[in-house]
Amino acid sequence: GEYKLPKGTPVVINHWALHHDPEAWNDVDAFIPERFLDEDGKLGPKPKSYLPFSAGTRVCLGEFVAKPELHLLFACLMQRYTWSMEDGKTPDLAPIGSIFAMNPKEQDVVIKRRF
Ligand code: HEM
Repeated sequence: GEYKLPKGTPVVINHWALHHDPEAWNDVDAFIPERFLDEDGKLGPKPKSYLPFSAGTRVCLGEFVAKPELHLLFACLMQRYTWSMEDGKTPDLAPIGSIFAMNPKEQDVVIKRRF
């Protein structure tokens, strides 16, 4: 490749940069889940600039636990409750950074039981 690193150099993937690359993503901060679908509405090929579980020898070992868990959890939460912001507010997606992970700011969400 283009870069020469001394043996033993720790290398980490900057996942935030990868997932915010304006050359790879349109309107990157907008919530557009359809961006992952193909013309037939089916799950499209994995975008190149998308590695939420990393890659290579240190790839996440929990990907196949986490994905079905999240699928079930979100399905249950969406089935039982409606989720919205207080009147006139939009979610603030600007992250609070830290060395390891980024979190959303605390904000009020209105959660109502569907039944
Ligand atoms: C949405 C949930 C999760 C995400 C987005 C995620 C993401 C990641 C990422 C990006 C890494 C690589 C970190 C690095 O750069 O070194 C990683 C590593 C790892 N993850 Fe996850 N993870 C998730 C859930 C889980 C779960 C549920 C487990 C265990 C059941 C798990 C086990 C691991 C382990 C053991 C590693 C270290 C692999 C290694 O360094 O050899 N993860 N994860």
